[in-house]
Amino acid sequence: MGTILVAYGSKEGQTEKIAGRIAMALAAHGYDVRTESVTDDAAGEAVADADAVLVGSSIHMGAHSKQVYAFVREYREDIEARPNGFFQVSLSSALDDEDARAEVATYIDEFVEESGWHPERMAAFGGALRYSEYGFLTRMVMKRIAKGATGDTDASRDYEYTDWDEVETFAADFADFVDSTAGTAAGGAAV
Ligand SMILES: Cc1cc2nc3c(=O)[nH]c(=O)nc-3n(C[C@H](O)[C@H](O)[C@H](O)COP(=O)(O)O)c2cc1C
Repeated sequence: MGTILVAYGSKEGQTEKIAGRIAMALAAHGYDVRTESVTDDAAGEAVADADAVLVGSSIHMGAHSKQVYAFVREYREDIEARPNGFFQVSLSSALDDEDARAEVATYIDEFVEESGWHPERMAAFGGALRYSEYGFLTRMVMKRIAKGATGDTDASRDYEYTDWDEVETFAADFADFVDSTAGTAAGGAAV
């Protein structure tokens, strides 16, 4: 059926975990899937061989991964020539209030504006608080942020906010989208 590349930028591992779950769902739809960190040269090399591309990035300090920006800038034309999509992972997406929703929308708008890439499919997922991965200072900062956000300030454990059903649904929709472009220009065949 074709190959889909899932390229991700992840600092503490949640975006990588989500990329893995998306890959499993796409594989269940019959696709060959390559999952690569954007920091690995293999991600760039895999774009040309892929029939479709998904890119994922987590948010830190109000911004997407610099490595994801670098990847998208370098391979934008190749990504745009294929069915493509983007997913974003943040704490804000785990919160059910208007300010957080506005923040999530702002992150996406900034990404589109700064990268110049208008992904054909997009999703925003709740991430995780991985206190076990943080150094002393980051743990302090995140405890303070968590106090006003999820309330999960017990740093002796980690917290995961990802809605895995949402992730599965996004992957299934993306697979359907790629199916629907097969044999069209967007799907890579000549017109
Ligand atoms: C230092 C730090 C800064 C963060 N800043 C933000 C932020 O500005 N907005 C937000 O919604 N989430 C923020 N988060 C939450 C992350 O997006 C969340 O932990 C996510 O799961 C990280 O994904 P990763 O494990 O793939 O790097 C921050 C997390 C850390 C550790």
